[in-house]
Amino acid sequence: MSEMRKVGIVGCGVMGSGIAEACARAGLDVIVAVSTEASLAPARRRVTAWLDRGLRRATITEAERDTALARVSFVTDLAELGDRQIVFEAVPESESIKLDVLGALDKILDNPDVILASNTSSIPIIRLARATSRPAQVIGVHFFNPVPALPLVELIGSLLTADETYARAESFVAGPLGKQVIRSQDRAGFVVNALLIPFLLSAVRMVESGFARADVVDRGMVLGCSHPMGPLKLADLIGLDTVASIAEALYEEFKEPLYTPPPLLLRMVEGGLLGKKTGRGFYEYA
Ligand SMILES: CC(=O)CC(=O)SCCNC(=O)CCNC(=O)[C@H](O)C(C)(C)COP(=O)(O)OP(=O)(O)OC[C@H]1O[C@@H](n2cnc3c(N)ncnc32)[C@H](O)[C@@H]1OP(=O)(O)O
Ligand SMILES: NC(=O)C1=CN([C@@H]2O[C@H](COP(=O)(O)OP(=O)(O)OC[C@H]3O[C@@H](n4cnc5c(N)ncnc54)[C@H](OP(=O)(O)O)[C@@H]3O)[C@@H](O)[C@H]2O)C=CC1
Repeated sequence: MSEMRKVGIVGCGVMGSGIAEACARAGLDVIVAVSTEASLAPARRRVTAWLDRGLRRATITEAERDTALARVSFVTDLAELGDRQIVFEAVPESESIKLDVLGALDKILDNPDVILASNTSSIPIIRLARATSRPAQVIGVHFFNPVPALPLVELIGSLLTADETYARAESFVAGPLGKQVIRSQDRAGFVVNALLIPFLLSAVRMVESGFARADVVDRGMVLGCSHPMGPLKLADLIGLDTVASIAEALYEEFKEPLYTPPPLLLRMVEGGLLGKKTGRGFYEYA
């Protein structure tokens, strides 16, 4: 089985851009597919911004930044991913959007061995795999945000994922990308989000009920429990739309009240207050 050097990424928001940066820095050939012409410039800007942060942190030189950026092409036509060996989907946390994208990819990917990797935070992989004619090659490869800073990747195989797909995906993320891997069974939220999301929702409920302000909750967890950031700042970093969608997927699976998205969270999403990516959530961002 040949080494996977041709990477495709669909979606270039918070996560797609981070995955693109990681792959480009690893010396891989990357094509990023976005949905419209208007998305091209922001997509390139996000990948560049990750590389520039690396430059500021001196984890990369200027020349390495330029070489890495030159390895990434941005396209609007999914068909340009036809020759890829591994394709990551990083489109929004919506089952219907992901099913459309995976179904379309299934039709255009030439290579019978191609791996279709979903970065979903919560949707059971088997439901995504069934949108394709190759469920044995579909796997959850769940990166964490910010991708350059966090070493973990959760790998989630469905009941139909081939052992070989698991092994190839693991050697890809642990090899060129240098990530550490935990394996999860295929249930909503996997390991990390099944634990993290109820915590974030509890913090939202504290604010919603008027019990404590967002900055008080966050200071409590940073100074009292040594978390790198408080839960409301973290929810803003993830994206409140994504937090709400993960909560809904968890609730759909387990029907536990602790997973229900609080009305305040839903109203903020409906109002476009999605957190850092839109400039306002529980906090404001310049
Ligand atoms: C929702 C899901 O499905 C799964 C998830 O991802 S859940 C979310 C998981 N993520 C977390 O829990 C993050 C918790 N927070 C942290 O680990 C840290 O606060 C942090 C890594 C985000 C930043 O830590 P820090 O370096 O001490 O802070 P700081 O120096 O202020 O970071 C500044 C910036 O560098 C970025 N950054 C941090 N480390 C970086 C690195 N090694 N390379 C590139 N960028 C980096 C940060 O994103 C931040 O971005 P902005 O410039 O846009 O503000
Ligand atoms: N945010 C986080 O902390 C984490 C998120 N995840 C998961 O990663 C996935 C992506 O999340 P995230 O990056 O945060 O979301 P974002 O909202 O930041 O980005 C999603 C991107 O997908 C693009 N998009 C939408 N539809 C399509 C399409 N049909 N084809 C190509 N691109 C499309 C959107 O841009 P445009 O429409 O302009 O093209 C947008 O930029 C989700 O499944 C999420 O749950 C996983 C780990 C952490």
